[in-house]
Amino acid sequence: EILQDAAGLMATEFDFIVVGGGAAGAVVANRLSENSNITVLILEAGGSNAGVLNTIVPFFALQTPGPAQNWNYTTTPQAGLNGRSVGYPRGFVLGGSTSVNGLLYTRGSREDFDRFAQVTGDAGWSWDQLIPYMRKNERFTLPSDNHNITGEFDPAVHGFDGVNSVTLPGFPSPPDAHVIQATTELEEFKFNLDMNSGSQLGIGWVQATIDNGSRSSAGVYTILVVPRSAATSYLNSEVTSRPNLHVLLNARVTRVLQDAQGEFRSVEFVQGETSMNLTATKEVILSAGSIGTPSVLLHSGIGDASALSKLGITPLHDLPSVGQNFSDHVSVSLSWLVNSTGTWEDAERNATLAAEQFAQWNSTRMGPLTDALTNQIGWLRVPDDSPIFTDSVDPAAGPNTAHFELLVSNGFLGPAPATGNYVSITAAMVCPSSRGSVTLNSSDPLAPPLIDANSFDAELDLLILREAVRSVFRFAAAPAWSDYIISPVTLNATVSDADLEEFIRDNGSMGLHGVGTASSSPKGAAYGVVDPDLRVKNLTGLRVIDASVMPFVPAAHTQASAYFIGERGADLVKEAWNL
Ligand SMILES: Cc1cc2nc3c(=O)[nH]c(=O)nc-3n(C[C@H](O)[C@H](O)[C@H](O)COP(=O)(O)OP(=O)(O)OC[C@H]3O[C@@H](n4cnc5c(N)ncnc54)[C@H](O)[C@@H]3O)c2cc1C
Repeated sequence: EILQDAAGLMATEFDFIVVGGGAAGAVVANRLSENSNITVLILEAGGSNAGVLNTIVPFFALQTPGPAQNWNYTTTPQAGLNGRSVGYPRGFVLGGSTSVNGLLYTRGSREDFDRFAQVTGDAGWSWDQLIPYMRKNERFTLPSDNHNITGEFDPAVHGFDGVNSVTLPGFPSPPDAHVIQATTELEEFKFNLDMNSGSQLGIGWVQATIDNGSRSSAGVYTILVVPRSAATSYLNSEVTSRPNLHVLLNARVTRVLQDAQGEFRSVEFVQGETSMNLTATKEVILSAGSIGTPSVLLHSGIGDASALSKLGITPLHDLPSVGQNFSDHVSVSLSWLVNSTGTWEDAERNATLAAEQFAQWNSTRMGPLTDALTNQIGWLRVPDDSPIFTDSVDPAAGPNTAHFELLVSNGFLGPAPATGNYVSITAAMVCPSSRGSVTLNSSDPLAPPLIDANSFDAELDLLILREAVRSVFRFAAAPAWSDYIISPVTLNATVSDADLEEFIRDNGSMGLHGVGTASSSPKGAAYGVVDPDLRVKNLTGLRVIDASVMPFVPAAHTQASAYFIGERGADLVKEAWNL
């Protein structure tokens, strides 16, 4: 059942309490409650995603999530971004950030996961051993326009009977042909049939969590017209009608509480003005995400003991890595004036056309609103002999893993100029060496934490993004674009390195793929927050299962990895309790 009010809960004890109903939390609750003898409660701070249009129409993902579904964080002033504080949205809604994200579904490279396995000493996190979980997560479907997708993906590497729908773009956009043509012209930008095969390098068609033209999230299933495939999601009505699964919305966990035995099996949460406690007889599982999870741990007295004492929080378990090791990507976008119509600007400037596009989506799930911000993306490397690497080791997970990403968009990103049609190419640095933190500046558990991405603390990150923009210039100069691109709007390719670096510092924004704040490390290590089986180090009763456990951010948008962590995490719990 899904409850709005704690008064409806028929019990005060559950086998498992899952804090947060986002990507990983929804998976864990679904898988654990497959066993009808096990009771599971999700406490989710936000409300339901059911019927919330902005969380359903893929194209609306281009806008910042609405305030009602967003934790609305901003970072601390970032020295590397010329002192700017930048937005850090997180989903405050069932499905978590999967209900508000950009829908792109990218697994990362084989080497990303093999590094995860290597640095934690647990082969279970390697690419090969995660493949069954990738398949359990994925239900590859046809795009909404039913076009022939041969040559746009490799069916051999996908799951077709998992839970989340993953598909290819469902509406052709004017840049498509130019991007694909450019991959045949320039050696640097080779076509990759399927970037989710483990070999990610190259440019290819994007895959996204869309089902018949609507968002496929970890939350409840919200398709409003009859879907063509089996409608599934981790918290669809079939799952939430299990008598042993309870989902309480608007329930914000403030602390995990220690019992007389020193175990952490109870949670304190607030709903409206009321504070309540509930107990898990087996485990509390924190799935509150890379910002929420360290916040709850720190308020519970689990973290750096001296920092907690200074704030007036009684330290109960000294674990200095909590909230540290925060890693994220950084991106900038460039735009060009193009010789085309059919770009986003047409509908932005014409309310009648926008209404027609919405009506088309609403009645048929077809048309331009069925896709989000890009139809093609690329994963690329700065050449190994580049002078930027003279004093550094390669920060990527391996030689077949990207340093940066390119995304091609069919319009101006942000408010468009009054006239003209545009194409944008976003460059993102995806192998950060900088490490930031999520810390507290108040003992009030309802106060927002301090999110310090520490962007460009390592200069190499800035240099990689600079080289990524240089690569964007080369891509935009491919013959394939010559009859399409008219002139640069943002920057000219002749810009000096110094001016380009300044542009990046002035305009860079966060990738919103933050990880690492409850990082896993080998069992017995003096650093890290969780063991490779995701139990909080040297504690009983408490586990973390979400994106925060990743020691490195993969060269990927992170929802896929959060789902895999949820799937494997659920199996680790089942194993531990013989379920
Ligand atoms: C705007 C945006 C765009 C993005 N675009 C993409 C993209 O295109 N592709 C991609 O792969 N990834 C994208 N991401 C990232 C991706 O969505 C996340 O990496 C992924 O959802 C993380 O999963 P998670 O389970 O760790 O956390 P989340 O999915 O964020 O779930 C955490 C849940 O915990 C809840 N919670 C937090 N604190 C508490 C508390 N104290 N009590 C109770 N509940 C709590 C939250 O409300 C939320 O529901 C984007 C993220 C954002 C915000």
